[in-house]
Amino acid sequence: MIEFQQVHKSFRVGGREVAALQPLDLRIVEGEVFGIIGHSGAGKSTLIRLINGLERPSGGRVLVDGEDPGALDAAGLRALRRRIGMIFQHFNLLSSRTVAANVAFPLELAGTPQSEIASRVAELLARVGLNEHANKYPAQLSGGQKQRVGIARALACRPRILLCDEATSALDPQTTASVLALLAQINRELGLTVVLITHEMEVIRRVCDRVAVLDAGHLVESGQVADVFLHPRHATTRRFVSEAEHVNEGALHSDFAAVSGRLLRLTFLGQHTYEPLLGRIARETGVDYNILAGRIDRIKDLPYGQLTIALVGGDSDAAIAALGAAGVHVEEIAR
Ligand SMILES: Nc1ncnc2c1ncn2[C@@H]1O[C@H](COP(=O)(O)OP(=O)(O)OP(=O)(O)O)[C@@H](O)[C@H]1O
Repeated sequence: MIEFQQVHKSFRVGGREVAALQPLDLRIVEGEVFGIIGHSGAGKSTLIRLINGLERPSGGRVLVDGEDPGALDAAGLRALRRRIGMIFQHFNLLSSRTVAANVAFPLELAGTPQSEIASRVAELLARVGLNEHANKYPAQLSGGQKQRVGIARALACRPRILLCDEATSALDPQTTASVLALLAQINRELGLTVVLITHEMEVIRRVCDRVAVLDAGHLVESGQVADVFLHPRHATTRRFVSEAEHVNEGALHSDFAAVSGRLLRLTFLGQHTYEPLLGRIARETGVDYNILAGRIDRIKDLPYGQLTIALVGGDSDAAIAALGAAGVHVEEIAR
């Protein structure tokens, strides 16, 4: 468990204090994938650097499995960091070492006997799908392969926590998807806690269980990804969701101005996503419906659908009540 208790952080720049993080409380539970999303300068890197003791809070307390990284001596901090793996946007591999030697590096630093290192490295490379590349150098690898080496290296000392600092920001969408799938698999199979920071809601949607939204050092929203993604409350969160869905809310609303009927946004979750509800309810209540926008996708493993429809004629109140009774979240859109 990782806990932030009223943690804040300021830096002294040119004789004045710059606040990177305002006082915040946060609890990351063992075994979950927790995402932190924010624009550049929001405080994301500062927040994860507080977890492995690379930064100390200006106030409040960080607890990692009950230990305060800021209060540990050098030996305590080294032991804590062995339990925390980290991967980076630009991979941070050693260019003069082969793939296998990069993965072996933290094991050598930790004093692992030479006889154990080769088999552990082979096991790690198999896990990330890179056995055949063991003797290559980083320059001979694609971005996705380099990040897989970074992941293998981060897992070498069997950490319980994996920190991911914009781990897919330098990768194309397809490679991003495969690296995120690997992180999800590692989380499932090894049960370790994954904390990732990103500026892309798409990354959060694909792998995270819970999310916190940072805006200029303030924690403005947090919760289950399905709740935050489907019902964002803060303006910054809404912008991140619109970007992920490639939707221009303003343009959509002006398009809808000419549409007659009651405008509704319906959110289907889980099994409801694939049920033929709309047709049945239209028949039962005599309404007609006009589909204006829609998307069916997944939030991690949970299917969801979101439709914007106009209801015309019939008993629209009864139709809305029936949708609600069937477990659909109904929001009437103001125009
Ligand atoms: N070592 C430092 N010295 C001075 N100011 C710092 C330091 N580290 C961070 N800051 C400032 O703190 C704020 C938050 O920075 P941080 O790097 O945590 O944001 P971020 O969300 O990770 O941004 P990015 O996505 O661009 O990396 C910024 O205003 C930044 O300039």
